[in-house]
Amino acid sequence: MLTDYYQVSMAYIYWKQGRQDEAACFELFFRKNPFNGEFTIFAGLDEALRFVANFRFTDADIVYLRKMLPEAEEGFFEWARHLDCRGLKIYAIREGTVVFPVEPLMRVHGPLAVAQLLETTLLNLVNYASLVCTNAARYRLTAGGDKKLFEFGTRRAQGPDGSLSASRYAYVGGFDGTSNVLAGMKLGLPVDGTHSHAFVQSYGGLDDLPASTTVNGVDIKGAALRWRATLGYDDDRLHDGELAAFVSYAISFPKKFVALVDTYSTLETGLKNFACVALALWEAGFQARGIRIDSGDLAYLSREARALFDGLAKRYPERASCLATVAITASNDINENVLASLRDQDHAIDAFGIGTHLVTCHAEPALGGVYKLVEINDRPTIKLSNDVSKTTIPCAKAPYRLISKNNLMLLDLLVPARYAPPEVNERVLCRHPFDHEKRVYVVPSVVIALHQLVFDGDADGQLARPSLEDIKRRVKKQLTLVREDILRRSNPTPYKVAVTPELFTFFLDIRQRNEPIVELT
Ligand SMILES: Nc1ncnc2c1ncn2[C@@H]1O[C@H](COP(=O)(O)OP(=O)(O)OP(=O)(O)O)[C@@H](O)[C@H]1O
Ligand SMILES: O=P(O)(O)OC[C@H]1O[C@H](OP(=O)(O)OP(=O)(O)O)[C@H](O)[C@@H]1O
Ligand SMILES: O=C(O)c1cccnc1
Ligand SMILES: [Mg+2]
Repeated sequence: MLTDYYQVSMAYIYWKQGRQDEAACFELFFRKNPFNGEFTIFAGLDEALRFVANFRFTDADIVYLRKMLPEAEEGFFEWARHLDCRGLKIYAIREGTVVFPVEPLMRVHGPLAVAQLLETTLLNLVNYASLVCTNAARYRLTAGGDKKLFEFGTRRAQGPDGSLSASRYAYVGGFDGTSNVLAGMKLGLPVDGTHSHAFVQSYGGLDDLPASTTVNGVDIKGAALRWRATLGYDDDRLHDGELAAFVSYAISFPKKFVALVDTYSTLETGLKNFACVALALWEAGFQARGIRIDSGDLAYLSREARALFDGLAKRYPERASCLATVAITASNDINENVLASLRDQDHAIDAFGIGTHLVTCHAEPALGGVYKLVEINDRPTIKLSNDVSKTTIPCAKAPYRLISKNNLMLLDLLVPARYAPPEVNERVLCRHPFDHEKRVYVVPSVVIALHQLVFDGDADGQLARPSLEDIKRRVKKQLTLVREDILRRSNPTPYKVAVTPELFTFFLDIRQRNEPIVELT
């Protein structure tokens, strides 16, 4: 029922005219890579196939459809009640693959009415998944492989479903974990986090601490205050409420003490209070995990933090070595540009917590994936457009990735699905789908068939279910296969998606046959 009304109207007309079982082929593709980039990661396939495998109208759905279509004959609802995805075959590119405009990510063959009814939901499941996965992959490429990336966006996501999808596909795209507890419970994602400013604000002073702050026989409050004196920190400038908050965290979670240090002043009080509590906790036998900085110049403050911790570790090699391994997390409105800028600066950040820009895909809020009819009863179909690049390419098509002898991805070639695939070491002419001038010969050393049969409604339904970890691994591997100039952030090189000469000629011919010649008077 998560669909557009027009799908149901069309299904009714097809049923009424006895056309519901005509053989249709739809293809799902997009026309432009997001984020001014030249690549996209295909995600959402597993969820899409699970939807197809379970597709049916319940009795309650039928009651509503009856109200919605009072003019429809009863037989339609009888038919709809027993509708499922038998007779459907879906070919698709593997989830987690790097993909490009125009190529069919999914090719759905089956009875016209049901294949049409799937459109909206399939697009809903693939578009945002691929968008946020691509966004996350771009953040990962920009941050570098050695930084930890955490998704912190639940509060900013587009509703509850949006937040779960964001956590899931950010993880697949290259994030290490999420703060989203539901994503941990439902999807098994690693969940982690620090604490908020409210936690620090809620402590007015040391009097707010419990009577005992002892861990492993060490009074953490007392030891932290002793460290304050030892290090010569001026009591007046260090915030006691903040110290109380840090002590409270440390005694409740001595194995994973983290502190948000910017509530009052990172340099004047936050870092110093943290150091005192971390040193006190070390006396009790526990290593503090880290700090989070959530405002100000993140590069500068992280450098200052590292310098302070390293300085203390040097000054007290016996008693302060724990500070040398404290992790520094940065957050606060971080996006791809901030990550890139930070990468070019001197900084000491180990981990990034990223919310709003990641989950809302602020830089490009939608992937324009579409689902188009390309064949009906073996007749190729076309949708014309004034913008020739928006014209759909007719025929059921299979994409092949042609690889050079140096193992480089040369281009993706779309071949009518009923034709033989290109052959290794055989020269093949590849044509730009819309531009007569652009042609290239390719002699591939490897030919990868990008499409696989992933759903067979007459056999086992969904044929394989990769785990999220499998898909995440594929994304990582795929990104090592794509040329750096295609992946780069500024002025990336477009990757070629071509068609065979037969398909090019056929496409031109069908365009001309369907397009009326304008008469000027
Ligand atoms: N060294 C840096 N280089 C580039 N961008 C940075 C650097 N440090 C912080 N930023 C980014 O600059 C922006 C600063 O935003 P803003 O001015 O709202 O924060 P703030 O004033 O420091 O903190 P607050 O949230 O307390 O207002 C954020 O997007 C942050 O990620
Ligand atoms: O900045 P984002 O990338 O969205 O990351 C998540 C943000 O959410 C939290 O604070 P929140 O924004 O709720 O409040 P604050 O910025 O006023 O601290 C956190 O402190 C981060 O700043
Ligand atoms: O755990 C955190 O630090 C966190 C989680 C969500 C949003 N901001 C911060
Ligand atoms: Mg914020």
